[in-house]
Amino acid sequence: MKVDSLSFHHFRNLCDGELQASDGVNVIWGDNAQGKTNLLEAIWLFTGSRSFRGAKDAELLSFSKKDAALTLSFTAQNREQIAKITISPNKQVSLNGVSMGTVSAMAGVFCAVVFAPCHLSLIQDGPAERRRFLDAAICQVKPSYHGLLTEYNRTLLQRNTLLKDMAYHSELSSTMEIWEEHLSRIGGRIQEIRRRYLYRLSPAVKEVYEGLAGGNEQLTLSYLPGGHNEPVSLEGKEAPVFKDLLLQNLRLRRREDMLAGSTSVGPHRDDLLFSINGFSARTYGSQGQQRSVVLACKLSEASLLREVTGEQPVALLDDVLSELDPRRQDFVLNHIKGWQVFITCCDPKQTERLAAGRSFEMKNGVLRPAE
Ligand SMILES: Nc1ncnc2c1ncn2[C@@H]1O[C@H](COP(=O)(O)OP(=O)(O)OP(=O)(O)O)[C@@H](O)[C@H]1O
Repeated sequence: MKVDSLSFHHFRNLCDGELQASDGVNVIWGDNAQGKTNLLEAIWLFTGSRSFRGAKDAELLSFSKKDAALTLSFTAQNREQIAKITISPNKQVSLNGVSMGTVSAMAGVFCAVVFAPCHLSLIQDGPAERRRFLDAAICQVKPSYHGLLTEYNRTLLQRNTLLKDMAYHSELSSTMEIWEEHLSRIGGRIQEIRRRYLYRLSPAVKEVYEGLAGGNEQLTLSYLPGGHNEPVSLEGKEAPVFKDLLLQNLRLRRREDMLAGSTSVGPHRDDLLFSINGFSARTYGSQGQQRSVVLACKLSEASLLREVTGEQPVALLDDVLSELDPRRQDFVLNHIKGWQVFITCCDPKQTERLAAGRSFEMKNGVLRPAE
C-alpha cells in the first residue's frame, strides 16, 4: 500500500497544493502550528475512519469556506487507484470515479496506521479511548465489524429506552427478554472478535515494547470484557462463551440497570489493561513508557494488518520521536524501515537516521519540497 500523491483544496489551514510522495520516508518538518498534522489527518481520512483528532466534518473546512476536497492517488493490490473525498460539510467519497457514499466505504480499501501525541489518551484516558483504538484497528482488517457496532449501539439504545419504560409498564418484561437476547448475540460476537484480535495483537505488542525498552521491561496486555470481574486470558485459544455470559449478566443486572436507566454490562464497557513489570502503565508509567506502549500498539497494529491483508499499511507518525531517549528513537526508526512513512517533526535532524526519502517543509500551510 502506498500513497502516490495527495492534493488538497480548502482543507484546514493548508493552501491548495499537492504532495508527491516518496515510496519510502516522507519527512514533513516545520515550526509548530504550520499544518503538518493537518496533512497527516488528510491522508488518514481515506482509511474511512473519523479524524484521529476527533474533529467534526465541518471543522475540516478552511475557516469561512463551504466545501473542501482531497484527492488521493494510491497503489493497493498492485493497482493504481484514485479516491476523492468532498466535504460540504459532510464527507462523501468516490473511488476510481464511482460514488461510494460515506467515507466508511473506504475501510479496508486504503489502510494506514497513525500515531499522534493525542493517542497518549489510549493509556491516560478512560476505557472509551481504548475501545476506540480497538474498534478502529479491527474495522481495518474486518470492514463488516463496523456494521456490527452500529447494530449493537442501536440495540443498546432500545434496551436503555425499555429500561426506563419498564418502570411504569411491567408488562414490557417479555419484550425486554427479546431485546436482551438480541443484544447478547451481537455483543457476544463483538467481544469474541475483540478477544481474537487481541490474542493476535498481544505477542507483537509485547515484542515491540520490549524492543523499545531494550529488554528491561515486560509489557502485559489484558482484555477486560464489560461485566466480567477478571480479565480474560490472551495467552491460550480458549475463550469464554461471551454471548451466554452477557445474557446471564443482562438478566442479573436488569433491576439495577432499571434504577440507573442504562445498561451496565456489555462491550460498551470493555477495557484493555496494560501493565509494565506487573504495574498498571496508566497509573505508574512514565511519559516515555506510556508513549512506548502506544507506539508498540500502533506498530503492531500495522504488522497485523499486513499479515491479514497482505499489504503493508502506510504509517503516519506525528511528532513520534519527542520524549523518547535515543535508543528508543533508534528502535522506532529501524522498525519502520521498508514502510512508506509520513513523519512530522520540528527539527529534520531527528530523522536523519532514516533511509533516504523526501523531505518537505510546511510553512503557514504551504508545502514545499525541501532542498
Ligand atoms: N479548519 C481550519 N481552518 C483553518 N485553519 C485551521 C483549521 N483547523 C486548524 N487550523 C490551523 O492549523 C494550524 C495547526 O496546524 P497543525 O495542527 O497541522 O500544526 P502542526 O504543524 O502539526 O504543529 P505542531 O508541531 O505544533 O503539532 C493552527 O494554526 C490552526 O489554527
